[in-house]
Amino acid sequence: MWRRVASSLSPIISSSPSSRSLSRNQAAFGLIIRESFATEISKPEEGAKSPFITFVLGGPGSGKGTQCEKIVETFGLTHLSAGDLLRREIAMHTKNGDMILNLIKDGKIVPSEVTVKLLQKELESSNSSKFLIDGFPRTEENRVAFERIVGADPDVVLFFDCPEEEMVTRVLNRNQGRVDDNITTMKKRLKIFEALNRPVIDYYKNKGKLYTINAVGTVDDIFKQVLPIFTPFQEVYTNLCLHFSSKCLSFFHYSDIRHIHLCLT
Ligand SMILES: Nc1ncnc2c1ncn2[C@@H]1O[C@H](COP(=O)(O)OP(=O)(O)O)[C@@H](O)[C@H]1O
Ligand SMILES: O=c1ccn([C@@H]2O[C@H](COP(=O)(O)OP(=O)(O)O)[C@@H](O)[C@H]2O)c(=O)[nH]1
Ligand SMILES: [Mg+2]
Repeated sequence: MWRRVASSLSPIISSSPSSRSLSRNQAAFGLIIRESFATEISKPEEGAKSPFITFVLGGPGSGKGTQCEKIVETFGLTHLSAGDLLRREIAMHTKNGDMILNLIKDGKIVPSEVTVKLLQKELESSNSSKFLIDGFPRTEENRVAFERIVGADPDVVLFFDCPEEEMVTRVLNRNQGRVDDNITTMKKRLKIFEALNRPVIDYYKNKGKLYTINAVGTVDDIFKQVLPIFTPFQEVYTNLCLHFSSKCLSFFHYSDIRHIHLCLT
């Protein structure tokens, strides 16, 4: 289990710039270490993994899965689609398979415990340290259950903002043989999205972790909005690689970027 501080720091590229003063630790490496390094950060337990987590939110058909593929190609994050994990349970006829199928057909949300346990298993069995969790959390209850069971918070939350008519058109043309890609289920899903997922989006907006992306346009145009969100994390990591000896570098983990809270000068 990970021990992530609940009030974790805002991302490096936070939309609301920190008012904290920059620290004395002016780095010879062209890096600045913020005051918070010394004062606010709890170290993860020794040996505990502390992954870099991105939640990917948006209505059905807003393009979450499509953009996740591009993020994976460019930044190498590990993609975990909550919907795919649930569909795998159906395909494998597990004990929850029938229940999940009925809920998905009806556009309803699978009990948090089931989805979170599936995600937890993937996260903990992976060698990766950076994840895209696609289509989760769908509800406030999902969000709280993830925090409680997995013990981790997202670093970044993407929200693909798309008009309903566009989402309907895309879903009805998706052609993946999904039981929920029909107009009846889609109407229910849109209602559930507004009622249950909006509060989650608002929660992360208030936390300063939300990046809203206009999801209308070509796949490449939309990805152009996504790129600058992840680039700073990659740049900082590359700089660490360039400037620290290999001995020191073994100390760093991709997610240490958040803990160290560096930014480029
Ligand atoms: N920018 C876009 N413009 C048009 N169609 C798109 C775009 N992005 C994705 N699609 C298509 O819309 C459908 C839904 O996309 P998908 O990535 O599965 O969305 P989500 O995971 O949010 O439900 C897919 O058939 C996909 O190919
Ligand atoms: O955390 C989740 C993710 C998905 N689902 C169920 O799985 C369906 C399909 O989800 P997916 O993310 O695959 O759909 P998308 O938004 O990509 O169309 C949803 O409508 C829900 O019924 C769920 O219950 N909890
Ligand atoms: Mg999807």
